[in-house]
Amino acid sequence: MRGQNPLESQVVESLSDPQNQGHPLHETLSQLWEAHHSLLNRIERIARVSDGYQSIVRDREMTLSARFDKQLRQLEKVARISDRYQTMLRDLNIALKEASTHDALTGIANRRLLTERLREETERAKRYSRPLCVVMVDIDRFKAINDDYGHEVGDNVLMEVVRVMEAEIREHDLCGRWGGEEFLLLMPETSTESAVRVIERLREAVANLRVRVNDDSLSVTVSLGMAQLRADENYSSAINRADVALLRAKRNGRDRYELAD
Ligand SMILES: Nc1nc2c(ncn2[C@@H]2O[C@H](COP(=O)(O)OP(=O)(O)OP(=O)(O)O)[C@@H](O)[C@H]2O)c(=O)[nH]1
Repeated sequence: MRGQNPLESQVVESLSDPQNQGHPLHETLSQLWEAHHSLLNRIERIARVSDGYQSIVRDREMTLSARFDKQLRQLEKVARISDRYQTMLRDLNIALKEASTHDALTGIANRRLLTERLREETERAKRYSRPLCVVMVDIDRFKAINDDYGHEVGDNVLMEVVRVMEAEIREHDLCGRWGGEEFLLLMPETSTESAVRVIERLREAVANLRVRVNDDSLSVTVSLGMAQLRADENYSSAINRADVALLRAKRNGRDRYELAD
């Protein structure tokens, strides 16, 4: 309810004063007062409507900005999910590639990757007339290790032998699992003399290895057969010659290397 200003109070007082009841202007003033009142009421109504409208607009604006914020948050969430999904896919791809090119037990290159590298290195060796040596490595009497100590110990021996071989080869050589307890060493840009030095060192390192089995330890040896790629042969032929040399190393007493013809 609005309060009255001094002029309004004075008009109300004059109109209610009994002395003014018969005054000729009483009726006119009374009508003017009512007109003034109704005008004030109308203005107040308009103000109320305008206030209400403004608050509706304000509410709507707030709702719009709230809606905008919500959609922004949803978009951010979708972007985060998409990022995570892409990272997952990338990791999965890397894992798949790793699984398809590496041996699950030892983590070194598998036969597939070895074959790929063999193809590339053979081509390079021929194109630039560079020497390339391939070496077949086989753990001696490995069946007996499995039979005597169990498959798990056998697996352990495989991993330990790989660790030693990896430590002995040079950075640009590649050691991979050809199958079972047989490994292939690829030595690009390596003459027979240099390769012999590496494989002799490697043989010795494996022979010095001790694999712990409970309170005991066991030792293993490897036999090796090496071939240098000839200008007129493909890699399969070089590998066959390395294999024949390996068989000779086995026949000649194991724990040794033999060179292919
Ligand atoms: N623990 C284990 N054994 C394996 C694995 N792959 C192959 N082998 C075993 O390796 C043994 C290979 O034995 P053979 O080929 O007879 O040769 P060897 O006993 O090593 O004898 P030589 O090669 O003549 O010195 C077999 O008993 C296979 O079962 C493997 O991943 N883990």
